Amino acid sequence: MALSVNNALKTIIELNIEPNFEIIPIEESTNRICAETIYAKLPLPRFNNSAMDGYALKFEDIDKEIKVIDTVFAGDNKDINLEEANCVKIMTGAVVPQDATLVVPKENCIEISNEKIKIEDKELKKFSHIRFVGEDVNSGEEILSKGDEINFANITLLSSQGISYIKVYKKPKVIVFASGEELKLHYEKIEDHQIYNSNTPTLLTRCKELNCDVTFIGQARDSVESLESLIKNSLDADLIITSGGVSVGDADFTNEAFLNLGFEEIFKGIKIKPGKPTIFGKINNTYILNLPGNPLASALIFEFFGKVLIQKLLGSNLLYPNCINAKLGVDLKNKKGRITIIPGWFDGEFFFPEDKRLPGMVATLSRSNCIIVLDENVALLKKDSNVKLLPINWKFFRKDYKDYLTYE
Ligand SMILES: Nc1nc2c(c(=O)[nH]1)N[C@H]1C(S)=C(S)[C@@H](COP(=O)(O)OP(=O)(O)OC[C@H]3O[C@@H](n4cnc5c(N)ncnc54)[C@H](O)[C@@H]3O)O[C@H]1N2
Ligand code: MOO
Repeated sequence: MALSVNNALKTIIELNIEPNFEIIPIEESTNRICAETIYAKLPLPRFNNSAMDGYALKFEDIDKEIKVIDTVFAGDNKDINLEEANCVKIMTGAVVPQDATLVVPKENCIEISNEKIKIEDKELKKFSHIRFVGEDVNSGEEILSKGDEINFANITLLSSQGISYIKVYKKPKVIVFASGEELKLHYEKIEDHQIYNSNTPTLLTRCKELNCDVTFIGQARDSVESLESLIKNSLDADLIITSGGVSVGDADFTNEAFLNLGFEEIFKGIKIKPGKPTIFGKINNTYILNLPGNPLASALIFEFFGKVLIQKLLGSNLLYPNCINAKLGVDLKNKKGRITIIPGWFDGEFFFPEDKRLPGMVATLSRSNCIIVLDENVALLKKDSNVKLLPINWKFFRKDYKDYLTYE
């Protein structure tokens, strides 16, 4: 029976998957999923240090003539005691002497002689320009959680802790194939009655972009035997994604071939438009997502459900689709009855639904940067209505200049 959209999502999110892990250098860990919770071994800053080039002194000496007794550079390891009206010349990043309670920037001091200074800026407060131990990160603080996706900023943090290697989940192994007598690959010669297989290259690319290990193992013919042979060859994968052959046509054998090889159905059909005939299940530890053949339907189902499944297989703790509030750029009509995925373009303020969005269309997503998911009761949304955007693949740049400053 076809599942509701929420139940299909919930079913995927609640799958019991614990991916294998490996240990890799931190520099190679970007976009990978952390497989352990990591705590700071060291406080940051590691020691009280100066935020400016200047002089470190006791706050109560600010009105006095102060004697410069030493110079401290970043990396120096000096044990300095400050007597009354003493200071040290100090560089940015250098250890602040234990009893100094203020750093005065060089430009706020008058050098009376080589050894004597006076402070010009009397507005300074106690502890100004001192960076205190642990104010950035406390020792013992959690810096990465199991399931976090590692990015460049996490690598900043890991390297600042002297961590060289990290335990990450192995990339899921994904195998993609399509079925259909009419299909040829883009490097093959086609006859007038044939078409190029655009779904497989799409899904291969998308899974790669989402950090899976992807393998293409060919293309099935519209026969149970041909499909079975490809399936048998794929059962070491974490996920098989197929497209086509899931409907009720006389040449739709995908489901039959999987069933012959022990397919356990998790759900068959989702109450959504497009992509209703989607089937999801597993054989042993290999999950199987049978997407419909219609190119836009297959791509949109992958964007909405497949991506969550990939997050799950990656070991990520981010599993729920997030969305951005925006306004609709034009009136949008919809046929009520089923939750509907509408692809379109978000220009930074307004969402413009794609006019040409029939399930069999190929070009639509090349003009889209996000989708909206309409409730089944929506028949008309007026221009300027609120919409919730689900980004497809965002690097948020544009072709022409737009003022990006925030004003009061
Ligand atoms: N009588 C019914 N017919 C159909 C129903 C239905 O409920 N009753 N559902 C329709 C819906 S909805 C969809 S979606 C499709 C799903 O069909 P299949 O998954 O069986 O896909 P195919 O029949 O193999 O192909 C559909 C369409 O897509 C083209 N295609 C297939 N694979 C690729 C590919 N790899 N690259 C590019 N294009 C591909 C194929 O040529 C067909 O045009 O069924 C409806 N019918
Ligand atoms: O819903 Mo089908 O998935 O129309 O293309």
